[in-house]
Amino acid sequence: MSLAAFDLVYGYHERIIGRDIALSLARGEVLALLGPNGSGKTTLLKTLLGLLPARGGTLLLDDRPLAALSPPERARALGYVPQAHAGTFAFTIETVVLMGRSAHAGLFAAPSPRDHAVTAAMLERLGIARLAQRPYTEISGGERQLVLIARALAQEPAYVVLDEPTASLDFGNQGRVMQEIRRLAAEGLGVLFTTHDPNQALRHADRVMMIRDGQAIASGAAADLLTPERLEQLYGVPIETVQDGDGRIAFLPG
Ligand SMILES: Nc1ncnc2c1ncn2[C@@H]1O[C@H](COP(=O)(O)OP(=O)(O)OP(=O)(O)O)[C@@H](O)[C@H]1O
Repeated sequence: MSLAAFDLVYGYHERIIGRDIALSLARGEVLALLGPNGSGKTTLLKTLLGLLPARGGTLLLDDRPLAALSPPERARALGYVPQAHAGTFAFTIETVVLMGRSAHAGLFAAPSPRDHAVTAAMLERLGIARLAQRPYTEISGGERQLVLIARALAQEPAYVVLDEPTASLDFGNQGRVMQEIRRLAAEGLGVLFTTHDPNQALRHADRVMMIRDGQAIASGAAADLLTPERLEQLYGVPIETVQDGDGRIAFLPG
């Protein structure tokens, strides 16, 4: 059971962004996607989710061609946490998270008691139950990020794809979200996330793919792949390594 891509070519209408991508995300595993700004991470995520059509190659979801799945089937299998956006409509946080349930009930069906129960559980899980009745347009960027994660989880997907999930979070919430990512994998979900912090990938991902100019330049086990040399090659700056008394390492740029 996996989300898999072979020889994937992806991009926008008028422009190819990346090619020759081979990727496989198993259920129960965490894969981190690292790469400089503009290297094609978000575009790749959208293609893996079926939001942008692949320009070539093969995409399989649990051995079925992704393109053959209906939108509701895809929505039930794949949760997406986009980069937090401001939002236009003043829906309550509870309603936004409840929208994640439409993958199960249909957009216009009245929510069931179970839909409400799952929504309440996800608000609790992300530590945002106190925001339930607040409008989405009147919360902070970090709070919006947590709401979007709760919405994706309310979908109860088999895989969840998160685009820079900790970008606007404070230190505490960064830790909370990364713990949540590990917990989801332990519960059997396949988790794919992008990050600009190699330390997050080192600590919380099983495997890492490094992407530069739309090309996968390396992929493998996080502990093997994340070396200062590889990170220097990826980001084009010197990387320093620091180590604690227990031998755990962390990277510093510049
Ligand atoms: N809608 C679009 N149409 C055409 N090109 C786009 C569009 N959106 C992004 N691009 C271009 O595609 C390339 C890859 O962008 P993408 O957002 O996938 O990169 P990224 O690795 O996620 O970047 P970042 O780390 O800065 O978020 C960039 O050159 C970008 O300018």
